[in-house]
Amino acid sequence: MTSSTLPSLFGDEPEKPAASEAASPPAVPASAPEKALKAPEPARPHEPSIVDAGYGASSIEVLEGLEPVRKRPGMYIGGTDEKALHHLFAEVLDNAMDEAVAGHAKAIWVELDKDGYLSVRDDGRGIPVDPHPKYPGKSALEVVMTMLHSGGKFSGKAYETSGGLHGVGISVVNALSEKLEVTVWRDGFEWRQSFSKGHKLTDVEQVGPSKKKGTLERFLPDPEIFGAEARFKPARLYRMAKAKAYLFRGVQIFWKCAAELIQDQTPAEDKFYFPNGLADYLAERVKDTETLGDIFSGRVERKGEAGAVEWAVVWSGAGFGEHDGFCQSYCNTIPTPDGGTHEAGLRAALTRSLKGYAEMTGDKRGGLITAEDVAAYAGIVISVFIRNPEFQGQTKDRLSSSDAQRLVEKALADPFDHWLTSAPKQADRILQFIVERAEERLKRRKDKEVQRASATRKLRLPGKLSDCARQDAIGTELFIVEGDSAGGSAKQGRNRNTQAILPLRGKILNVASATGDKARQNAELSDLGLALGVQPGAKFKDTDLRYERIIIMTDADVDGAHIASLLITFFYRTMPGIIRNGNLFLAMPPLYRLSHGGKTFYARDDAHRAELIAKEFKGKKPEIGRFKGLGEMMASQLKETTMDPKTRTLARVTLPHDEEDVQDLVETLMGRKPELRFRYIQDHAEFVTDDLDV
Ligand SMILES: Nc1ncnc2c1ncn2[C@@H]1O[C@H](COP(=O)(O)OP(=O)(O)OP(=O)(O)O)[C@@H](O)[C@H]1O
Ligand SMILES: [Mg+2]
Ligand SMILES: [Mg+2]
Repeated sequence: MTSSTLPSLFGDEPEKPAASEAASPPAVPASAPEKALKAPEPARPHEPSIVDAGYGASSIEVLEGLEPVRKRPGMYIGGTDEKALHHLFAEVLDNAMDEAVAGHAKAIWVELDKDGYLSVRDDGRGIPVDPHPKYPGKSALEVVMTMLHSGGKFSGKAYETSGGLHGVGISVVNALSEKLEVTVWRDGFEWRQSFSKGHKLTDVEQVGPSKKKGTLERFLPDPEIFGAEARFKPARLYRMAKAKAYLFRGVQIFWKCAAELIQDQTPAEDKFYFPNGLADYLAERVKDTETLGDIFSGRVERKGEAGAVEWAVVWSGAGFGEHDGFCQSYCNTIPTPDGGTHEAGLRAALTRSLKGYAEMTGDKRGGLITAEDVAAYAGIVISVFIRNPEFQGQTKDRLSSSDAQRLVEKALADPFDHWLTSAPKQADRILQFIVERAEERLKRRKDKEVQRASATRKLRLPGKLSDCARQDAIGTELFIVEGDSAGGSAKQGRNRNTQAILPLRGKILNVASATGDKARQNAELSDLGLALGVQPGAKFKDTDLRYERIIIMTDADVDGAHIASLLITFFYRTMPGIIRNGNLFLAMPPLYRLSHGGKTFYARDDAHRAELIAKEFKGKKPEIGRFKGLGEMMASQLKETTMDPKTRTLARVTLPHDEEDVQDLVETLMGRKPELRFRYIQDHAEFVTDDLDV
């Protein structure tokens, strides 16, 4: 049983399911009993549920024979849509192919009749018709057609490498067909048996003597399952049949279709025979592509044991249409769209040989090449035939047999070495191209690393950034703190989740005081920009900003004001967008601590102190302490007075509307008189008491 309907040999997408069946979940087969599929009416509260009452041993059903297939077709063919419908063809065709790959069939005939019946015939051994030893009164043919998990591919005796695995394929097709007739030519006779919806209509009958051999299945999919409008699509069947022929060069597939069913370019009759197998396919596929050399193709059979590998590989500097590269892989003619061990083996072999070739020709850069570089611009088709393939999961989409990797790697090694050395010009061109891809990849990785490092830049910043945990800018704050000791208190007093701390050394800032250009040149200050995530000048983008607020937190004294003004100037000169957008703030640490009789208040400045004494202490004489700097405050004090959004005061830095006033501002800030700057900040700060976020 294979679940992948569409061989991707032609690189086309599965057709869209017909509108009537496109609905998901898949349409409920009309034959399924209503009660099993409808949700029970919700029971009213406190009333015993009818459903519960009826749920006993007798509710547990065991589906027998082919019933489960008709009841849950999705489990066997992936749905009831057009893809699932065509999967019926894949099952029957796979069985015929298995017979061909086993060396017993040379030809397969596919025919779609105008009444919608699809026939697949092969000239293989014919399904055995003699009585089955385990099921008296039943022929092997009947067993195979009506019982799940019956087949000749479990032991590897009748078939060495088969696409069939589970012994369900043909029985599923039978279950889902309104009518199915099998004809077997075998042992000098023609035999026939017919079925409907999985039930036999007749016993196996001997029709008459015949010298032919092989099997013919002629069936009509059941409209009860697939819908009254469901029809096989000639173009799709044609593609599937053709794709199979490429995969096994020992088979001829004859195609025939009732002309009245064809609405496109699909021929009514055709013959598929590709003596060069995959090489033919790849040549057809890349006929309009400029390639870097010839197709490297071959076929190797494992000596002594069952197993074979066939491949075709070509490189193109410009890629293949939509894709830079592609890889189509098959195991026992079953497509494996998710790749697996056979693909890995092929990539490993190609890579090793290319590296070896580079070494031999003295190109040291060969060491850079990885399998990804080799495959990135390659068109690859690979097909393996192995015994007992293991697939990952139910779907046969990915091959996991480690055996396949070894087989492929070994098979390709010598042929590829030879191919490279026998046409050195071509080999050099391919190697050169792949080496360039490797160098590009390394460069991209380096760029990325630099980007990542500059995003945090913990160690290279002036001082040390303690970032906040939240990745998103929204609700986050960066405190730019004067000095390491203040930085320490701030780190303890912060909310780790949303508040980041960047201590700066005053000395660095002084360097910036001369001119804006110098500031920009100052490597450490531009590091600050990198910590913020933004770039200075024209490249500034406010969406890059890593924090919602940037808060300058300096001592509440003249020096602190100086540093703050330098920083404001720096931002104004290099990234004014931060100020314009209102992202820049000044923290307002207190200058005084006033306490009396268990009450404590903090005052920003002298005026504030006087105000508090009058208002809060009503003429009493509170104890007054003066903070010499932020670093002197205990972390909890710093948090309460300056950092905690619930209790702090922030001043937003704004720009005057007038351009001239802006010049004044800059002059004031940059001027030689520190008092002026301090005053300016005091005057122009827009106080924000916020308990917005966090
Ligand atoms: N065209 C054929 N010629 C000879 N034997 C066949 C043919 N088709 C089916 N059989 C026999 O019938 C068995 C059952 O086929 P079926 O498709 O149900 O299962 P399978 O091919 O073994 O596994 P899978 O479920 O993976 O397809 C096969 O194993 C094979 O022995
Ligand atoms: Mg099968
Ligand atoms: Mg079966």
